[in-house]
Amino acid sequence: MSAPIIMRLMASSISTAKRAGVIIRDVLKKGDLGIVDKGHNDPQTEADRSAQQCIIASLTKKFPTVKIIGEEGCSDLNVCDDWLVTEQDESFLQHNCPAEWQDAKPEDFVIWVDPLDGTAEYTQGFVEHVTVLIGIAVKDAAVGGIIHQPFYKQPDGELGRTIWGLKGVGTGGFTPKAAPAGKFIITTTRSHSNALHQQALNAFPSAEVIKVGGAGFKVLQLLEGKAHAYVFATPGCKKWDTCAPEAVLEAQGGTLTNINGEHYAYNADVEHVNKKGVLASLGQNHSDLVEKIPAEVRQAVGAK
Ligand SMILES: Nc1ncnc2c1ncn2[C@@H]1O[C@H](COP(=O)(O)O)[C@@H](O)[C@H]1OP(=O)(O)O
Ligand SMILES: [Mg+2]
Ligand SMILES: [Mg+2]
Ligand SMILES: [Mg+2]
Repeated sequence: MSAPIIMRLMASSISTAKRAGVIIRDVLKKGDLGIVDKGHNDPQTEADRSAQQCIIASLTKKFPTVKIIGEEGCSDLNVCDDWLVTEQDESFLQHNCPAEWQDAKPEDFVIWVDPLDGTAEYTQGFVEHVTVLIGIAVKDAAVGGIIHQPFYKQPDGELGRTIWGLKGVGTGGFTPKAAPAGKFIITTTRSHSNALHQQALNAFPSAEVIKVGGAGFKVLQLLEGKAHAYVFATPGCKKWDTCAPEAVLEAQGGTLTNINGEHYAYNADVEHVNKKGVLASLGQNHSDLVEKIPAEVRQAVGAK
């Protein structure tokens, strides 16, 4: 008997994210990024388009009745065999399926795909900030996620690593580390700041602030003890930016919410923009962090 669908979705997404990572590296190697501006500070490249095609075509072929939403809109499902991933990560399938999702049906799922998170940084040469994000939601909740880092250098020189998390199972693909005691480090945007966002950061006057690209990479910084909290007090990132990072972070015991401490919903009908920003933490009292940001600042985020 085949494994429950959530386990097969996770195992297939792990293999597919790795293939998308190869596409992203290949586009950069060829050198012509094919940049299109989708809006202010919102570039799209050949790598975003091709990686999304690979992911959506591969997952649709295997799971034709599961709803899949990708950042780059509708994708041509007719892809070359080379982009059609038929494998699934067999080692992931060794885990037991959490009882809660054992009987979940294809129509209960939404897959949120960000084929390349950190596009601005990709075009500017900060390639270590780039991740491929595949998030698995069951009804409203972000439950499973893959964060693949195509340009991560393994100790043996191999490029790329794949981090996964599934609530009720845990995480894999990295070594969790607690952030240093005795100081407070915030990771935040380097390309989408504004005055209101700065006001939220000002609520933590003694914090060290690291500015990096991508929602996936910032959550990796929490997981690897490089920061205590991720603060983004402005609309701009979308459900495909936060679904996978939220699931991985929460499978590791952290929390990812809007700036008011409320979880976003990830069903197929939600508004794509995360209007009330992002606040994520690991090893902290999350509601204390919410309370530190003045209520008037929190109210103003996404108000207009
Ligand atoms: N104003 C915005 N317009 C478009 N995308 C945004 C915006 N703000 C954030 N994002 C998305 O959220 C990610 C995290 O934001 P930041 O790096 O600024 O913290 C970005 O890499 C980008 O995803 P993507 O690169 O996939 O388009
Ligand atoms: Mg984008
Ligand atoms: Mg993104
Ligand atoms: Mg993207």
